[in-house]
Amino acid sequence: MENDMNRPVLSFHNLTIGYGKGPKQKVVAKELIGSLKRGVLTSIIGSNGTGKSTLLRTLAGFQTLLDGEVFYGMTPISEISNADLSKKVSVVLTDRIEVPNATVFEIASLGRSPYNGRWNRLDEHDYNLIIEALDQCGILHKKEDLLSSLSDGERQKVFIAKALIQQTDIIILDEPAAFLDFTARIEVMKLLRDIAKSRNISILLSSHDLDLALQLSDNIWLFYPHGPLVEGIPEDLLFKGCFNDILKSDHLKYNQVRARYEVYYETFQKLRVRCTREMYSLLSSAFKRENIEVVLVEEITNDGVIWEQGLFSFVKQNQTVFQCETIAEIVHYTKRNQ
Ligand SMILES: Nc1ncnc2c1ncn2[C@@H]1O[C@H](COP(=O)(O)OP(=O)(O)OP(=O)(O)O)[C@@H](O)[C@H]1O
Repeated sequence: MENDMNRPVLSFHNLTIGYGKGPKQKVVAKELIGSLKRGVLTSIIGSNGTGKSTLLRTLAGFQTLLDGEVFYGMTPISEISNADLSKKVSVVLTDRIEVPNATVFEIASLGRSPYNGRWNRLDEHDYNLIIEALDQCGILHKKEDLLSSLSDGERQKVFIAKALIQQTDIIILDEPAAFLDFTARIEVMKLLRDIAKSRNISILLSSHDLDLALQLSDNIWLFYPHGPLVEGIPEDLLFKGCFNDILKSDHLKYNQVRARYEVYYETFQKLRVRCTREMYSLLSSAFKRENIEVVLVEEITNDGVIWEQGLFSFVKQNQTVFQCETIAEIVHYTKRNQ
């Protein structure tokens, strides 16, 4: 039984994705290999135009694969009817779908149509599933509201609830956080992670938010242009430097201490500072913008900055020559006097 649970719910081998047929065929990427397991949130990371959406659409059966095979469990996708596929995978796309006069409940209830057919007549079981999913997505209190009256973050939660109601083992989302503000992005990503765990299903999404994807994903598919797809947990990929090939920019650098990519500033000066670790991080980031590297020391001999009891002291030849309370002031003073 445990083996069954560990078996991939979806896998693909030597997959070629793209568009068209014959001489006009456009291959977007080939030799793609990957798999999805239950209870796992996987994020696809890759540059614009690499083929993330094309891959997601191919895996969901929205477009034909050019070569290779996609398996749902042990069954090739080509042998699964559309009706059966919609009971195995639900899809949330980026497109802003406008449905005038439809309430949140009505939109979410569409998730039952693979089971109920064209008229989607709901029974008590369906009703309970819808309420439960809206509740898990934190949107139940808006169930009678029009979809058109919701914020982008709330809308996204409705479409995630609809996907849940479809009761599939896999949910695929194309850039679910694309139009959302910082808080809503975190909420939606955290919700997706909780859903993967609590429902023991597999969630696959594409994202351009590297920071968030690295913090919240169990697994990353790093999509290199034209392939391959490199798979691993975020920290293994970071340690191996796998992102460096994709994030090619002179303005970006991996910070090994913080385990994240940051804007790179060339530094021309060093400033020795005695302060807490928390203040060191803030000063580092403020001074970096002025091309000054902050070095944390135990004692200031000769020159440097001391922060204690809420006060910055600028020390020159062991004499305090300036004091202030804010980071802005100490940065400003240092720029003029170092
Ligand atoms: N319908 C289509 N017909 C032909 N080529 C297409 C079609 N849709 C997309 N493409 C091309 O396929 C390639 C991959 O596009 P895709 O949208 O999958 O990339 P993506 O990684 O999702 O990009 P982004 O990060 O910008 O969303 C691009 O070169 C794109 O121009």
